[in-house]
Amino acid sequence: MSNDRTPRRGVLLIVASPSGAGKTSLCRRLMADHGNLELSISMTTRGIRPGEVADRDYHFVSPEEFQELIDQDAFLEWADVHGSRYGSPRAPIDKALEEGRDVLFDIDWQGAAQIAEKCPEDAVRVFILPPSLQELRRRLVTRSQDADEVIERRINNAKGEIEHSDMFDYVFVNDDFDRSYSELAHIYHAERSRRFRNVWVEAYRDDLLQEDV
Ligand SMILES: Nc1ncnc2c1ncn2[C@@H]1O[C@H](COP(=O)(O)OP(=O)(O)OP(=O)(O)O)[C@@H](O)[C@H]1O
Ligand SMILES: Nc1nc2c(ncn2[C@@H]2O[C@H](COP(=O)(O)O)[C@@H](O)[C@H]2O)c(=O)[nH]1
Repeated sequence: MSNDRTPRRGVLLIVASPSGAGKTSLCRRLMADHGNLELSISMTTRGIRPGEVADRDYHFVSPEEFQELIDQDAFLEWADVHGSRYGSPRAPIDKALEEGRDVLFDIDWQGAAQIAEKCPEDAVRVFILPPSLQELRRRLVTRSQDADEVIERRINNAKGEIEHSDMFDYVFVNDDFDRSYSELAHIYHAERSRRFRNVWVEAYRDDLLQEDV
């Protein structure tokens, strides 16, 4: 019996939330625990934060460069978020899928909607809610990476983003981090196991049925 678990259709796992609810922290841990999962590194026009590393956390580009990439149709999705532009470059996503890997997106609800429209079978949308808006503010302040006016802008946008949580496949509250991580990992594992993604199963099943006992 072959051990080959290819071909398979990759999962496009999209994690969205209001700024500060904890999606980047959850995504980092999911990446650390799963070798077959590739993080889509977004392009953005926003400035780099202390502690961020260019081309690891984001590809930082000018508004002009971003517009050129839009014109070249280089994004699977892109959106204006909190006054800057963000987009998911198409080429690395296509490459990961061709190689049988899954792709993780840490993006906003607009990007989630665009990917779900373009790839309805492959997209899995997860929305993370904060325990409260007060706690959201506390997390943004404690993170200490944004100016006060940036934090206020993100808090003010939070309700508008939460309103879009009803278009997501899965929604949960990130209160206890370990429990939330377990929830996200379970969603990913279940989606990865869906029969239609595991194209190899058909041949495997035929081999099993032909096996002499
Ligand atoms: N369950 C949790 N309990 C307490 N603090 C948390 C929890 N999850 C994340 N945090 C903290 O909250 C802050 C914001 O988390 P994170 O940067 O992951 O949010 P985010 O949703 O990715 O925000 P953004 O959209 O701005 O990138 C971080 O300092 C993180 O350590
Ligand atoms: N539609 C997209 N949204 C994105 C992308 N990359 C990040 N984001 C979202 O923007 C906000 C702000 O992020 P921050 O790093 O400046 O705090 C957050 O909701 C991200 O998820 C993208 O490629 N497309």
